Amino acid sequence: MMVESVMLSQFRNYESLQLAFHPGINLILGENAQGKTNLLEALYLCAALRSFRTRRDSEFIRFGASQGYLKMNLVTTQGDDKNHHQMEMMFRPDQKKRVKRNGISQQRISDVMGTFKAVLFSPEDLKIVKDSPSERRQFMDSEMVQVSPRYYHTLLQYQKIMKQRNQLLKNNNPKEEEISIWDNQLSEFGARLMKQRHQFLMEIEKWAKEIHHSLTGKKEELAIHYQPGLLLPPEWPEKTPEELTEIMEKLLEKNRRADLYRQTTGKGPHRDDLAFTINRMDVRQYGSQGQKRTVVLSLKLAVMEWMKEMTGEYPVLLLDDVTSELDEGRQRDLLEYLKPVQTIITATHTLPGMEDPHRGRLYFVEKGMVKLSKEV
Ligand SMILES: Nc1ncnc2c1ncn2[C@@H]1O[C@H](COP(=O)(O)OP(=O)(O)OP(=O)(O)O)[C@@H](O)[C@H]1O
Repeated sequence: MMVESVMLSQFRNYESLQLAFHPGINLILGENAQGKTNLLEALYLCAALRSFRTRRDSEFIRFGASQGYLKMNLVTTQGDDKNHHQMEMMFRPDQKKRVKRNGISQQRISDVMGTFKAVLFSPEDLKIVKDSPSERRQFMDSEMVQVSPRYYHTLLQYQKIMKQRNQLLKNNNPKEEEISIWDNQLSEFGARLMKQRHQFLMEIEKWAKEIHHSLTGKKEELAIHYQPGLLLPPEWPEKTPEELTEIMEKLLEKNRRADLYRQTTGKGPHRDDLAFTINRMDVRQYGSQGQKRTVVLSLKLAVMEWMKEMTGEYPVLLLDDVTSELDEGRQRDLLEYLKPVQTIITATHTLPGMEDPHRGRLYFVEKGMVKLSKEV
């Protein structure tokens, strides 16, 4: 997968920008607050259909402008076939963003999801290890929805049903039969969600272990532990979705009194969490800043490998201001590792190895204007 070009008009601090990308490393250099992250945000929007910084689409519109616009041309490769696609987004104040794919307006996000696939690693991602379980669920969801429309559908259904169940719990004296109808549906989608998350984590753990091992000079053994948001028997991963549905339904019934009291659904995959261990030590609790950062980098690179396995091609990698945290040796190793992947990196300083003219291209950003350096 490759981004060929992007065009921005009245997007964040860009009045107008037209930029072509190199298939290798694209290093975007600039001082603070010049527009480096804004550019990555535009690219990421085309993959996740939402920003990693805000939920309000109106923030994308340049101050003082009446609307914002972005267009991306990308190419996907399947065997010997290359396919060109175009994504467009229009932003107006107080309106939902309008999305077009290949010139055709798209009503449903699920129809465009997955056209462009990208993995982003930004300093904010440290939250995955440091902050609350919702960050870790968000990590699973945002990576999985890009590749699996089935997962996206399951997640939306689960959230919808839970909202309705919670609504009912808030009523005065809701009928038991009514609650059990929602329990049945919630369990069906909850079981699917847990199965799919478990599968995803097993697959990325395989890659993350290997990557983390090599990033730490073979000193650290990383493991990922899925912690479902309800108490399941240890052998639950071997259960069929139907058996798991039954188990979850029984647990919901057992918790009904507490749910009625709290007027909300207390247990289920909406409470899932993940634990990361290094040599059996819980990184969330005891890991150093550097260890946490390396865990997230290993996770993100693992997701990239997982997407390659699932779809047959690498996603585009977006690295926002994270290379300066690595020493020169690690920066070199990382660029070497990323050879087959189109990568767009923002940084304040150049990276070692970028002297190689086949490696990529250097750009300079200043006040929302991008100057292209000679091919480096
Ligand atoms: N809607 C908007 N209209 C105009 N300017 C905006 C808008 N949103 C953000 N900005 C401006 O964009 C700039 C920040 O750009 P960005 O976050 O891309 O910085 P950066 O180059 O990544 O800097 P750093 O290295 O500090 O992370 C700020 O000056 C901010 O005021």
